[in-house]
Amino acid sequence: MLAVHFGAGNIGRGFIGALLYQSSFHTLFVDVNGKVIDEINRKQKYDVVLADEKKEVLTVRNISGINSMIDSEKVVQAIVNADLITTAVGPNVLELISELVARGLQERLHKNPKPINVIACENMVGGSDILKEHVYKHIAEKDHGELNSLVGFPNAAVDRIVPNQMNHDRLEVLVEPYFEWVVEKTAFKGKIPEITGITYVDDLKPYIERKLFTVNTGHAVPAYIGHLMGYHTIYEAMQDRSVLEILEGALGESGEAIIQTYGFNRAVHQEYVSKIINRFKNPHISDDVARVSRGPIRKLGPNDRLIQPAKMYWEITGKSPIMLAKVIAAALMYSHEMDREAVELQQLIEKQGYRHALERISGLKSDHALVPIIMKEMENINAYTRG
Ligand SMILES: NC(=O)C1=CN([C@@H]2O[C@H](COP(=O)(O)OP(=O)(O)OC[C@H]3O[C@@H](n4cnc5c(N)ncnc54)[C@H](O)[C@@H]3O)[C@@H](O)[C@H]2O)C=CC1
Ligand SMILES: O=P(O)(O)OC[C@H]1O[C@](O)(CO)[C@@H](O)[C@@H]1O
Repeated sequence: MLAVHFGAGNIGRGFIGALLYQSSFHTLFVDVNGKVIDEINRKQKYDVVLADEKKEVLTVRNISGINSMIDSEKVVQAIVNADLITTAVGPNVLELISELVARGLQERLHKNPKPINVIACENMVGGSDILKEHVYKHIAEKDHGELNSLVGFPNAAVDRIVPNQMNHDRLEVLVEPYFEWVVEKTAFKGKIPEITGITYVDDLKPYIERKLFTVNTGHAVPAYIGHLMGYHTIYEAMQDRSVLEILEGALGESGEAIIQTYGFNRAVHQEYVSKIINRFKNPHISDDVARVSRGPIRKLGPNDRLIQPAKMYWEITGKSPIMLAKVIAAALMYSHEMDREAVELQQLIEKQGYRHALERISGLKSDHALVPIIMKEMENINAYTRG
């Protein structure tokens, strides 16, 4: 069984690649990072280390790599012969890989017209649907019908904290022991692959929203509030009582929205939240505040982890999501010279001010009730700045 996986980064190697190996796939990593690809082809294996006291190691084998910057034709041929396609490249990169995926799928229609599935493993709602939209833009219209009958794009939710790596070995990955990979069953074409660790569900929406609006909303708290307070790692920020108060408050608000929208059991949800808060406190992981804060424009987007649960909470309860508003305010203040979106965000704020920048990025109309609530927290948030 051949899996073509786009993105040999932290999640690609530390999560998806590991489970594919355990499920007897050969994983062909496609990446633009030539050094990582060369190393994959040289060593043909890498270690995944669990971040706990025992530091258990899984050696992932049965791998190879293609640098898509120089060998795109090889990627096309790999897609022709593949049994599965997966991605973990980042939401904004899906559009960039779509042309190559389309070339491969189009060629496959002629040479190997068998069903195949493409699973985008990104932190977003409807990631595979979005990749599909981009892919179809590059496919001749006459082939849309056939492609649609043979190629499935099941959406997925992936959850495992994999921090930036600081290992001597370029391929080794330190990952948290916990993981969850939930995939939409109904969108598959042909046989559903047997992959260790995947949970197949009929309707992914409750799972992806529960995950994004709990794990990722929660993680954004020690990230953005922590950055404001001068902390460099999530672990450091999690030791601060005021960070924890905002975290618990924000997850209380997003939790209420999720419970009331999807009917999750309140006690079970509270357990889910407690487990996540403990994952953020893992002393065996050193996770940069800058990694978790990366891409603030994406994270302040209309459907992402901050604005969407705040809107849901407001609409469902009629109450102000004060804690989420604090995190949104801190995200708007996030500046980091190495983060392209953070630079763009601060330039926009300099030109148009916080209120206009918020409206533009979040899609909130100027008369939306959340706008003044967030603006008020912009004033209050300075109290959290240390020193
Ligand atoms: N790191 C984590 O804890 C988690 C990350 N995710 C999601 O997984 C996705 C990947 O995140 P990470 O692995 O952390 O990022 P990463 O930056 O470690 O990996 C992304 C990889 O994609 C590659 N890439 C960039 N452009 C490409 C292109 N045009 N073609 C092929 N490869 C390309 C990069 O070179 C890099 O190796 C993101 O959507 C993220 O939100 C989801 C759950 C956990
Ligand atoms: O990967 P993103 O969407 O940039 O956001 C970082 C977040 O995603 C994760 O990498 C994994 O869920 C978390 O560690 C963090 O909440």
